[in-house]
Amino acid sequence: MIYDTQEARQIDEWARTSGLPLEVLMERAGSHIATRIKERHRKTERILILCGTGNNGGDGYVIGRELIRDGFDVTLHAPFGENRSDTSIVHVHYAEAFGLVTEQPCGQYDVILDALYGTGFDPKRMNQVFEAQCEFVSEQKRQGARIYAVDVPSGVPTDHATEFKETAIRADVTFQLHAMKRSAFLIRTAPFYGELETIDIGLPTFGEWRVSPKGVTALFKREPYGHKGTYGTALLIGGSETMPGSIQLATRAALRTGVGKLQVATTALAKHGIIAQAPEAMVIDQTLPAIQEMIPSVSAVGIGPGLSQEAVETWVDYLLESDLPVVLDAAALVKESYPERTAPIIVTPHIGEFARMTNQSVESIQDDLFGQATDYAILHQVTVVLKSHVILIAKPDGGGFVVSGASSGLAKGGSGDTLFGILTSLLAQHPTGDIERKLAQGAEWYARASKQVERRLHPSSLLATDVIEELGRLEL
Ligand SMILES: NC(=O)C1=CN([C@@H]2O[C@H](COP(=O)(O)OP(=O)(O)OC[C@H]3O[C@@H](n4cnc5c(N)ncnc54)[C@H](O)[C@@H]3O)[C@@H](O)[C@H]2O)[C@@H](O)CC1
Ligand SMILES: [K+]
Repeated sequence: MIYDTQEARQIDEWARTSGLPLEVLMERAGSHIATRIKERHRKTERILILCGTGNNGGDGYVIGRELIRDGFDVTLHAPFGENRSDTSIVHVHYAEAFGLVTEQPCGQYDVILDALYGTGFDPKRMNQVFEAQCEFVSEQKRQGARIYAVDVPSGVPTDHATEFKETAIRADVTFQLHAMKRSAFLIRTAPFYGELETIDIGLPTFGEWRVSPKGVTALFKREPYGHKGTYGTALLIGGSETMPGSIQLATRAALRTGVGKLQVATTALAKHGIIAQAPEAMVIDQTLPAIQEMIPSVSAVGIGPGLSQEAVETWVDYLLESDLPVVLDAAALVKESYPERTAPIIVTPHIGEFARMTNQSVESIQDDLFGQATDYAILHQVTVVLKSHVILIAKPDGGGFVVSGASSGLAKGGSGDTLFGILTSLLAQHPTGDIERKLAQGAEWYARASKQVERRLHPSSLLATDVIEELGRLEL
């Protein structure tokens, strides 16, 4: 699960109205985190807990109480004063009964727990006391302190990085409560989280965004009595005389993803490459009549990689008149609006293309990946596969999946063509149902295959072709 601030508030409210007081959730959060600290630190180490005035600070008091009760050397500092949220006040009093009092920090610490701000942080408000705390923690870190953040590294906004000024605690580990936060996936904020560990505080599944489904195994299922018609027919349209490579990559990726039959509409030069490198595929002319003739016998169509066709928008319009799932990539990302239809439309832009499609800067997209992908998907009623350092699959009715953990070696030409081939192939096999889940599984397959290649090839040398060949070798 991945939360935004509003969802974090909603789940708190749901728990409260369903009968579980917030104080209990705070108790669970704090005591689970205290256990993780006890497991990895000795009683002789000096621990500093920095507590804010909200509920994040309240978690800090529970952690402090649990540690001091077990004989750990704890200093608790409350740099913003003693104003407390109603929920945390209970725990502040209870912790005081164990002898936990607020003190000024003194000297070097081995461990610092950051419980200054959580999901309630407002990046618009200037705060010099907090800036001083960030400097203090970063100096302690330089001198060897290990930094743990509670829920969110303080100063990091939860939902988007649009107002983020990079004044924040840089944690080694963040104990995220119940669910991940959107900012844990954004380029400017993710580094502040360090390693991520999730703390189960007993809440139900909630929220619109999910980390990608791990069920890649489901994609490997083959029917014992199946034939090539069982696994759909995909039509890929792409390639040009000057860019024949991308459609070849897409073709090989589609074949390695299990499609029953593959038709490729491409130009003369690319045809030669495909016949040589992927003889399993069938090639047709890259003309509208040839494509029109093929449409009735395919189950999904993808268009765009390496395409250099003046008539591309007419072709896209024609494809969108069909009742097939249509994947629009690269040169085919030309539409400003899309027709109403029942079959899904999937757009697969990288960040630069998405910036162009939305008339925004790359930075503003990177700072608000989830919001931007969601807005486009809902406004245009399409599925957005947004390719960045993570891959977002945004549904037309809101929410979606995030795929992370791919090799840094994928930041090269050819990666997008590969993913396009994988996704179109999967859609041809599963043209209806929960297509976003299938797309997420496909992207997860691709990401995991790339990571597996890293075992024998440095990311700098990793090529899209290596990932394609690895698809069938994925260790499940
Ligand atoms: N369901 C959950 O996930 C649970 C969340 N809990 C904790 O509750 C936290 C959220 O608590 P809150 O909503 O009280 O929010 P926070 O504790 O994040 O902070 C809110 C306080 O900080 C102040 N503040 C925010 N931005 C500021 C700025 N820039 N300058 C100065 N002051 C600023 C606010 O006025 C308020 O007093 C979570 O992050 C988590 O640690 C847990 O206690 C229990 C369960
Ligand atoms: K925090």
